[in-house]
Amino acid sequence: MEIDIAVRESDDRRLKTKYKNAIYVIQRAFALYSVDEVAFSFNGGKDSTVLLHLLRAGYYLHKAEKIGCNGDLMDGEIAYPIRTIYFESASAFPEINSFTYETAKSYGLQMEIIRLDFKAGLEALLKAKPIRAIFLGVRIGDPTAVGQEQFSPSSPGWPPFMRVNPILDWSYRDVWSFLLTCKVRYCSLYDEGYTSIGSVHDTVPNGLLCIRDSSNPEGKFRPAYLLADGRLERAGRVKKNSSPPCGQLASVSNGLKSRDLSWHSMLTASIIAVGDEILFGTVEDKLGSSLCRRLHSIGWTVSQLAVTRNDIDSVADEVVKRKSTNDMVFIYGGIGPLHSDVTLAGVAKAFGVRTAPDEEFEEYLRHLIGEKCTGDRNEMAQLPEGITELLHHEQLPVPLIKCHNVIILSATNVAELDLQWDCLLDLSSSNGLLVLMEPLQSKRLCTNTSDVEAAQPLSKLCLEFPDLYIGAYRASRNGPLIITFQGKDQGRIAAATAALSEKVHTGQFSEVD
Ligand SMILES: Cc1cc2nc3c(=O)[nH]c(=O)nc-3n(C[C@H](O)[C@H](O)[C@H](O)COP(=O)(O)O)c2cc1C
Ligand SMILES: Nc1ncnc2c1ncn2[C@@H]1O[C@H](COP(=O)(O)OP(=O)(O)OP(=O)(O)O)[C@@H](O)[C@H]1O
Ligand SMILES: [Mg+2]
Repeated sequence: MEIDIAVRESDDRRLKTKYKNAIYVIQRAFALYSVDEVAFSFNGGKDSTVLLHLLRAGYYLHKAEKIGCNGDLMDGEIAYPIRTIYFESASAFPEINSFTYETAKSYGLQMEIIRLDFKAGLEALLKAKPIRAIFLGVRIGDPTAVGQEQFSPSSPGWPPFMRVNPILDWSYRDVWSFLLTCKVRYCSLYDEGYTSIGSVHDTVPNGLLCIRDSSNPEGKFRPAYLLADGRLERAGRVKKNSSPPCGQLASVSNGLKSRDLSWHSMLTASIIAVGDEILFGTVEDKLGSSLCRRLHSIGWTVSQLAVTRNDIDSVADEVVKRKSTNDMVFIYGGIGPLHSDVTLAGVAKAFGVRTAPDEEFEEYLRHLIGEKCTGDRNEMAQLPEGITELLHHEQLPVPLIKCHNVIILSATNVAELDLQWDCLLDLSSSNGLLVLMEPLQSKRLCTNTSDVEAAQPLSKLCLEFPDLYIGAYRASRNGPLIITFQGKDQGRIAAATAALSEKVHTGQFSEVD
């Protein structure tokens, strides 16, 4: 079966685990209900496309097991009989509608088109058919997932049936890993920057995927699978006239600050070092400055470099402060099995979730440290539940951990950080984890001009070049003044340095490497 083979042959262990668990839920449903009693609610969206293929694989494996042929059946030997329901609406995107119909045709789905609202449609359906369970592509994070489990009876007031949610615990990136690994077709709108699709009245492409440059003055969109932060999947769910998709994002419902997130704007990161010893002054933090340089080299701005104690509440407070005002937060220190290693618990607390054993991570650790675990479960494998993504790279013995927009680095020195950073960049080229911006250009001038003489011209220069960062510092109180210029455009930096030497006639300026 092509889906099962594609996942089995992939080296994405997280995907394999998610797939295995989803297939388990599907097989449980097939054990509980007969084929006539189940239906699949399909609407051409990415989540329901994932579910379609999982159901095909699940049904195939269920059948093959029953027949006892160890999965050696040809795909065509098993007809897929699951009833498929589509609530067709006049306000659906035509691309979604045609994709739904074409998919039904390609896979021989028995489609039932319902042109009523969900509740009335389900009432009519259940009256006419013996349906007891309906498969849905609902995922945690969807507004409708609140309070749901993999098997959840329909809500009070709704006709009685079991909602079966095999991909409830899948993340945005799991969905794309599956669709891309299995090389299955998905609706073309996802290649045009749509990341979650409602109706034509409330859905626009996701502004975070907008590219606007001289060759695309109107703005063009990158594909949905390149969205780095799955939390922002629904950022395109806005009223069409209230928010231009490419440029200012008027509001992002999940609490990110309102601000310009266009392609040209800066992406900001915050860095948190966890370590009592740094605060005692006995250990020097070298990772922070190294990470700042690396972020600058990919055009990101670092808004803060904080040091916090090895204490769950201190870590949680710092993460809470930083996660909503930065595109990405990097945290290191306090990772491991020791009493002071509380960083993951702090991150979990910041997101209001508990930590729970992560089977996949545990397996990596077992490869690395054998069975030397503490307690009956390896405490290092306790990760924030439901929000953890493991970032695998062949050069890393253990994957890095990402919780929404917080990346947890396990590096303890600069060499380890270099390796982890290179792996992050490598992963970013395929999955858009970190958006690589044009590197920031910088120039430093050294001058013997006094502070008093330089102060006013520099203030004026800042007003004339608001697109540049212009700063100044001294290495010693009586030594030369160093003036720093930083920005995206080398030409603007050259213009600013020329303007400065015109304003300060008395001083000599020389460039510092
Ligand atoms: C097959 C199916 C079953 C549903 N069952 C329920 C339910 O039991 N309770 C409920 O409140 N909504 C139910 N809904 C409605 C959804 O929760 C949700 O309102 C709908 O998917 C609209 O989402 P949207 O507003 O993002 O388009 C169901 C929808 C479908 C398609
Ligand atoms: N019009 C519909 N007809 C049939 N099923 C639907 C319809 N709308 C929603 N559903 C069901 O609800 C699930 C969740 O819908 P949701 O819009 O969150 O996901 P999606 O459409 O699959 O993907 P996306 O998040 O990209 O829009 C779908 O996967 C599908 O099972
Ligand atoms: Mg949808």
